[in-house]
Amino acid sequence: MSTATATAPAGPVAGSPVFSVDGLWKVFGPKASRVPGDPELSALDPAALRARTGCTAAVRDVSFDVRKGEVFVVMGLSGSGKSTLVRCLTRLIEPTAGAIAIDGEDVRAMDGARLRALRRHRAAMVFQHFGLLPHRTVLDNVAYGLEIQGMGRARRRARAAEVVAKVGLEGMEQRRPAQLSGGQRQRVGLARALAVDPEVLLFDEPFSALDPLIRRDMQQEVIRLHREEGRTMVFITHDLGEALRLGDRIALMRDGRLVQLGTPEEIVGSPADDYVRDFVRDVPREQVLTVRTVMRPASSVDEAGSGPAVRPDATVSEAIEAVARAGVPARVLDRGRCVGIVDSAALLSVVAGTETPAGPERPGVPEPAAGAERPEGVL
Ligand SMILES: Nc1ncnc2c1ncn2[C@@H]1O[C@H](COP(=O)(O)OP(=O)(O)OP(=O)(O)O)[C@@H](O)[C@H]1O
Repeated sequence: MSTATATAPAGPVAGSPVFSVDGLWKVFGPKASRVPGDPELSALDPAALRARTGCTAAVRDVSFDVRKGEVFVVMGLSGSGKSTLVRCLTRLIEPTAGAIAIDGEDVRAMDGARLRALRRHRAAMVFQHFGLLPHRTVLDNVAYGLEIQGMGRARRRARAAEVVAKVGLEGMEQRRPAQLSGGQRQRVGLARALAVDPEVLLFDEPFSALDPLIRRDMQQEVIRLHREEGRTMVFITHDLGEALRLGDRIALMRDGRLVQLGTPEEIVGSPADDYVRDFVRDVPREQVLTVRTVMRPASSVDEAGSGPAVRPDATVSEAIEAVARAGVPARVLDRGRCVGIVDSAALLSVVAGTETPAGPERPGVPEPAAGAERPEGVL
């Protein structure tokens, strides 16, 4: 589950933004630029806007940050604007209005050379169809981006060999794309993007053409690479399961708008509206929600000092296992301190979908419980 990714980031310090997007619009069609600034036009729903102006607002007034070291998933149904949004980040599609910055630098002000450098070195895109060069070997395909960068042959082949091994294609260096399975081709595409060592990897539904088992395999690969390197990733998918597995945070799009941005737990535990609620209806909640959602303050010093221990970010299903085995409520320990208690009734309420979130805030925001300030040994 993605919570594991969220809690064990390697590499760069999570938190500061890589991309900052503010009030972004992309409108396709005649005189598109008049739409964002016109309150009347920008308020129209997609069908009405199309009828009135012939324009499609693929991205509508979207703002968010992609933080360093996170897997940021853009999810939504077909046509919701995911690809357009992510292509706007490096201006593969020109935005109509709004601001985009990478590490504080204004992307919309970049000239051609700066933009090419952005796409080659800083934010590499991995597409669904990788566009591998059919007459080149695996090694030379992977080295391609380095070649464009002007790196010498020996160095780029050495670097490519390293990355080929990293994605599990050792021994296949001399094959051509036609001699590989679909999953192996995806790995070559991934290796090619990784070879240039970009700050951010942008994935546009890279696994949607793969059969489910290979797709799982590739998702594991992405999680592994992310854990090992802590590289920032923006990942488009229309598959909720994939979003929940991979995402530290998920941006859910509908008709060009960002309807909710949150951790998998926030999206599943506190859907922003009926649309999101519907979207997540069939998710096994106990595998996504953590014990923070349902813990309560310890009722006594005794209770805070006994029972099995679980982490605040343990899933409800992990806690169910611990509570079932011990036969008593579990203590939620955060760095050795008891921050709450979860009992079987609370855990089962998550499975039943009837839980009341802990604390006055929404779930996912830990509320210190009774005994929170006491070190474990002092309880
Ligand atoms: N070049 C274009 N000209 C006109 N409309 C476009 C263009 N590109 C995309 N659109 C429209 O913009 C909207 C968003 O498209 P986009 O491809 O970003 O959606 P998506 O969520 O990535 O969909 P999918 O999952 O099917 O790839 C759609 O209504 C699409 O028809």
